[in-house]
Amino acid sequence: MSMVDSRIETGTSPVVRRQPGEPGNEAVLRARPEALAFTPAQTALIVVDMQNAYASPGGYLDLAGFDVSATGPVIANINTAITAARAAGIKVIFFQNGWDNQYVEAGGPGSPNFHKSNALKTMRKRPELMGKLLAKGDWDYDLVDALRPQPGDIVLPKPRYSGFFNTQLDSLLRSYGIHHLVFTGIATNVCVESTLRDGFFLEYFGVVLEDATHQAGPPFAQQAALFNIETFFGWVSDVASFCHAVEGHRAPAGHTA
Ligand SMILES: NC(=O)N/C=C\C(=O)O
Repeated sequence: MSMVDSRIETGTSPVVRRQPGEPGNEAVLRARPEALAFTPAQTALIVVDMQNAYASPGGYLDLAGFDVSATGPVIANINTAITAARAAGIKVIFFQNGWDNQYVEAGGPGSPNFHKSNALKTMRKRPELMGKLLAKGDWDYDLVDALRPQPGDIVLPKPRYSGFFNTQLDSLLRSYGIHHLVFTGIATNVCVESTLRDGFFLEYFGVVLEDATHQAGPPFAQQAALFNIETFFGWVSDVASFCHAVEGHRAPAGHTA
């Protein structure tokens, strides 16, 4: 069945399905521009880079001049989504962005990352920060205290903005039969959007929970990223709708998502 055939109309609200849903197994998420049907066991909740670097005062983004003052509610909303996902048997995958503390993994001048990374630029301006920003083993690299991986969750390091690049993400998702990705994290317009876009090219269905994300930059960066996702690459929803959609779906007994 083609995607066009599987986009069925339910009253005025279309629902996008990858394939015909199995009764009782399917969750339907209210989203823009259409509702999206998914099977919890074939879905992952992706938590992008919820590290002190991106979400805490004194972390990399803050030191580089980006506003992180509104990240508290985002952390709380991500926790709510994680709790609902685990209960429904949805695999939770945390990313941590960064490199070794010598920055070998960041690439040298032959890499655009060397020239564009605001963390590397900030450290070149302030050499006393060398070895601290986004460096494995340092506080800046750590996940924020409020978001703790549990047994059964996956934690993946990533060296570039996209979570699909030089990581195990694609092979892990395929090994678990996962093809729907629910995105949370920071920053909407950089690593969230990059990962969702690469997922689109690899045939993953990506939906972002807008109130569980935050941009790096002015508010228009959030709006532009959400516009791009909603219009070209995926779907946009929110945490309450996600919790509502998976409510009543329970992980099989003894199953660690
Ligand atoms: N996690 C991200 O979206 N990162 C954005 C910028 C950076 O890592 O420099």
